[in-house]
Amino acid sequence: MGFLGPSGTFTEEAASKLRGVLVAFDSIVGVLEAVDKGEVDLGVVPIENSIEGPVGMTLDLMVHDYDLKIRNEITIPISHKLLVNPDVKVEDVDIVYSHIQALSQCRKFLDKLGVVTHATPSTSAAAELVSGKKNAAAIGTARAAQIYGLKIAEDDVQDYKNNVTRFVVIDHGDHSMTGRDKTSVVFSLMKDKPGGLCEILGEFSRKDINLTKVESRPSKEKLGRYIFFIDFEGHRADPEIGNILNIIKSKVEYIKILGSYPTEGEDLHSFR
Ligand SMILES: O=C(O)C(=O)C[C@]1(C(=O)O)C=C[C@@H](O)C=C1
Repeated sequence: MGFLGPSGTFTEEAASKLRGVLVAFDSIVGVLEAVDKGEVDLGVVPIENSIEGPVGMTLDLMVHDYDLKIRNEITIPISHKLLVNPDVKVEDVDIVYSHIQALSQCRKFLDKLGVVTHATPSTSAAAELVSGKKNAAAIGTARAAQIYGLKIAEDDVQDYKNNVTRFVVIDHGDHSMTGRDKTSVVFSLMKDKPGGLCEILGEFSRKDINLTKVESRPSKEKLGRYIFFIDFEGHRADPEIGNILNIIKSKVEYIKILGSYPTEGEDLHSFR
């Protein structure tokens, strides 16, 4: 199972909830590429965070670059630690390294600290970089502190206490129906008109189907054109959901089903 590494990331913590041998990759694209090529069976990547919102890289790659599916979701609490070398004091730190998502989740804390920040490919890559450096700190996990010989100078440095990140397990196909499932789709509207989005979402409300996420991202074609990501309760193999998806297909310009998978906590270990 591929994950965003090196060892000591939050993604590794999420992936370790599943059975399987873990293989670290330096980037989200590296994980998806390895799944696509069959170098690993599955990949685990972050998709959204409760403070900072979407992990744009994952969403963009799933829409534009790969035809892979979500087969599970895993949500874990995220407690960020300020990590320094054992002989370094927080007052001496003038540069903090971390993943852009982590830096964004700790913005107020970093402002108060009055430091320069530098983005790295992951939180553990930051910890590795800081190891042996004076005047530098990383934001990352307790496990990264252990692995890279750092100490936790400050705990829980995220700006809001209830911080969670949702990860997805990526495969060539999605999960079979369990009875407690979610489906993720992305679509774009035929044209920009009053009530266009409402018409699509109305298909779900008419059948009393709960949406668990609605998000828009730039289409990357031109300013003001968006693609919409929605997650809803139900499996695409359920005939009622299939009907709704068929109706929607006839009304949108583009639609891609990103996968149906068990709602968190259900069937995390049943991969086939
Ligand atoms: O760098 C890491 O430790 C990661 O696993 C990535 C990641 C992310 O991209 O959202 C995962 C969880 C946290 O939200 C911060 C960083």
